[in-house]
Amino acid sequence: MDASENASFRSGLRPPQVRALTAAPIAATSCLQEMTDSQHNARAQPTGLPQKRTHKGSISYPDQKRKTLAERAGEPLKSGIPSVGAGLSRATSVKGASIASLSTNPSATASRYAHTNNFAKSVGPAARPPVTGRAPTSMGFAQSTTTRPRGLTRTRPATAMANREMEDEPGQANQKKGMKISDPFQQHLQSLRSRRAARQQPAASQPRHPSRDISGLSRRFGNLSLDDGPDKKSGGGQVVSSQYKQPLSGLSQSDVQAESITPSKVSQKEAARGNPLGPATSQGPPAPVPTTPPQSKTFNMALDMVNTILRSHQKGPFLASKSCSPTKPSFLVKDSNVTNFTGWDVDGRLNEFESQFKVMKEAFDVTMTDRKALEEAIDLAKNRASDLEREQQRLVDQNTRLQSQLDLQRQENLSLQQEKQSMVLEIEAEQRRQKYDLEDRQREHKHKVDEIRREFKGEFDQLKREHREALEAMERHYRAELADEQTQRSRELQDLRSKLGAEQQDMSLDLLKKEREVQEMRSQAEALKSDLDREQTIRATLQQQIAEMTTTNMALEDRMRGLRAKIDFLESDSKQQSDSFASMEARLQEALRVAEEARQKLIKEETERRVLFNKYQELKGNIRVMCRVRPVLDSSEGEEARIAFPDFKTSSQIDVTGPEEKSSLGAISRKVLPFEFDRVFDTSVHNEEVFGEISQLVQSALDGYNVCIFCYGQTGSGKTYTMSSPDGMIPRATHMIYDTITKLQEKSWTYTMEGSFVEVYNEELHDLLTPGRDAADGRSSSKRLEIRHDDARKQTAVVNCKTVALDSPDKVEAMLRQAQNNRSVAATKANERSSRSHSVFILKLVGHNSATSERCEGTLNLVDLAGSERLKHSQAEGDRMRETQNINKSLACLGDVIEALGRGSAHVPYRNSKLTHLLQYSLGGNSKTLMFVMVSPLEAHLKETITSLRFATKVHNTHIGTAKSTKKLTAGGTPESGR
Ligand SMILES: Nc1ncnc2c1ncn2[C@@H]1O[C@H](COP(=O)(O)OP(=O)(O)OP(=O)(O)O)[C@@H](O)[C@H]1O
Repeated sequence: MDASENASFRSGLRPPQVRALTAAPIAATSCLQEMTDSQHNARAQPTGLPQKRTHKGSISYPDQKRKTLAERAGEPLKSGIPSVGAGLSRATSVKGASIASLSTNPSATASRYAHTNNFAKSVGPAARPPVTGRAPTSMGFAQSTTTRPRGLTRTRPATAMANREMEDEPGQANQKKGMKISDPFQQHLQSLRSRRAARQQPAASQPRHPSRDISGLSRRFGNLSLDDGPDKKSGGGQVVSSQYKQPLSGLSQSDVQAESITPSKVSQKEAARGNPLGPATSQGPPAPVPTTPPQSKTFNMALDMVNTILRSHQKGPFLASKSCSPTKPSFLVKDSNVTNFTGWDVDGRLNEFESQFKVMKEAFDVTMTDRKALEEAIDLAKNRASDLEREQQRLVDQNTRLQSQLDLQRQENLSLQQEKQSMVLEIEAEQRRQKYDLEDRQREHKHKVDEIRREFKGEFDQLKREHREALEAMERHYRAELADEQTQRSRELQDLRSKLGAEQQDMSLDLLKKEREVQEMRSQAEALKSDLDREQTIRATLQQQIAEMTTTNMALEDRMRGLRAKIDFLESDSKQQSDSFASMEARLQEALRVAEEARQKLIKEETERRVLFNKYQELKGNIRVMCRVRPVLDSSEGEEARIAFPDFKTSSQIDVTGPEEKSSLGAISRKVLPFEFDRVFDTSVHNEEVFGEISQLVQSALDGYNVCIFCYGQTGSGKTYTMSSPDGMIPRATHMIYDTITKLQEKSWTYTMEGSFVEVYNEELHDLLTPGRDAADGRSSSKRLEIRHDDARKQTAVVNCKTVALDSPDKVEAMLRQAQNNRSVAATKANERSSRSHSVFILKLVGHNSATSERCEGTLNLVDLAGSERLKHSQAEGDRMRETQNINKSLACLGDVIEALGRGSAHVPYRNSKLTHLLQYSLGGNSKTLMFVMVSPLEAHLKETITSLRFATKVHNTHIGTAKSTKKLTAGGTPESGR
């Protein structure tokens, strides 16, 4: 500590420069890390500048050992001035390498050193060249282009020694800790003045923080190069803008210098760097202003006083001229011989200094308060620094640990690579070995394959030769066998031919025999017919005799009455009357005996009639086919087909002219197709005549036979008309049955008659007599009908089907009406009202003869089959197509059943359709069957007509076995079967 510093402490004054460091903690806090880095860098790379320099007796720099911020923060604050110096140094080094770089700029530094050193050496302090703006006296301001223009530096009093030192050490003046300042009081005054001047400047519209000034200037200095051109000439290296030229009164030259740096350049560069602390025109938000202790009124007053004193000093002989004249100023030194020198008013000056001291003491108190705050901030920073150092230590440890791990991994990796290398070598060696091995094996294998191939080739040739020889041997053998076989076959063929010839002869003989038998049977039939005629004649004779006898009997009875009257008359005349009475009694008995004999004969003849009638039916055939052609109803129906009935005598033939056929030569012709049936009814025949032909079958039903009469033919051919019209077969049959039953009562026969009406629709049975049919499809909603067969009685029953007792003709008609209403009739394209189901009228007849105790049970089935149109022709779709398919299927099944019966097959496929299943006991066996094939007269239906006629022909050519009656004796009589 030099003498001036000691003096200031002796007087109790603390240098006011501490106040300029108000923002130092903030700068230090915000830049701790950078400072640490800077310290490391400083340690690692010491600058080329001398760290320790001793100047001419005034300032001695201790050895600089850089300390951490924590160390520095922990140091006791010995005095304000070194702290300020240290703070500035740190701030300068932290805030910018710019200052450091500026100070270490080789060219600038060298030039400046050269300039100052040379100047100091050659001229000395008294002979320094005039510097523009530099205080000409020892109270003037030190000026350095490398030191900061504002803050402490500009407040340092520019004594002659100080100025010399500053010029000698331009870059290190603010960086060295423990720098000695000769007049802290003057320095502080200067600081206050500069602040005030800064506040009064209109451009400084916003308060500027010292740290901000420092940082801003650091950046500015880092980016600016001093223009040593024209200004150097005029101002000795000072950059002075005309815009910023101001009188030097109240302003230090450093202020002027700082502000004289071209603002446009600064603002441009700072804008380019995005510096938020740029010029006042910056758009960014204002930087936070650190807390600055407010200046008291007394402080301001003291400042004003100091200014006044200074102004008065400027007027004095020690003040340099206001103008920047290069004229050398006058200095009062020991050997000077200055004239017109006026001595100082010491008392007045002392008083002034006392008052100034008081003011400064107050300012010092304020500054102490600030210091405390700063110390607290330093403590905080210290803690933070220690934390950071701990963190750094931890990171270093971690880094060391990771480094060791990395080394381990590297070693491991190295060992693995070595291992891999060795393995690769091994693998390569192994691969080579395998390759040689493989090549050996391939060679070996190739040899083997060649060998095997040679062996197999030899074997193959051998086998081929053997096989060829075997084939030749076999061929020879089979040829010989074939020749033998051919010889044998030709012999067998010869034998067969001879056998066949013999069989043909036998068969022709048999045929002749059969023909003879047929002839005999025909003659028998003729005989029987004659017998029948005879019997019928006898019967007529007998009936006539009976009638005569009845007449005789009546005459006898009349005579008896007369005789009895005579007896009564003659009783009186006793003897004569008695004789007359006896003879009359005898004659009466004789008449009664003759009458009984006649009745017995009549019954016997009825039985014989039935036998003969059945035989006659059998001779006619148990299945008979009749054809009926309906008339053309209207000319609108279309063209009439060419149908002829050539045999007028027998009415058993029909000739249909077929459709046009084109020969291979292109000639169109039409064939005439002849068909022969048991009876053919032409268009003129009525239902009455038709029924005359079938009445014998109805009689057979009464005689106890199962009879089936069905109508077959295409839609609209007249089936329903024939079967169910009001004068059709069903009403006529029932009427005939009633008539016959009534007549048979004379012959002791009583009959019960039951009727039911069912239909087969889509292969399902429906009851046509049950009301309550579904509106939707017209089908019965009643219970399902089931077919049950009684094999013993050869009868069929339909379970759940309604059966009506037909005890009067009215009931029959009502039943037919109901059935007709319920009959499923649907529209098709082939016929407007077409029956789409098979309807079956079932009439059960049970007779009992009280005289002979005979019982018979017969069934009459009258079937109206559905139309047999072809699918293609009907153009049916959907449900209609299904109906047609089912109809055609059931008709085909009917044909199959008839064919099987004709062949005498053991199995008859009754169950293939519902219809044949229902009619099982009415088709073949114990039954008589009549089929009406109905024919439409229209040309449009010709194909269907021919199809129907062919089917009917097939049925007609079928011979079904003998029918058997179910007549039995019920009361102890012997059953009569096979009659
Ligand atoms: N012999 C006939 N004499 C006069 N008219 C007849 C004769 N046969 C049929 N018809 C008439 O021809 C028309 C068709 O006859 P019908 O309804 O009986 O034919 P279908 O074969 O029963 O038809 P589907 O199979 O559609 O029931 C009816 O108008 C009927 O009156």
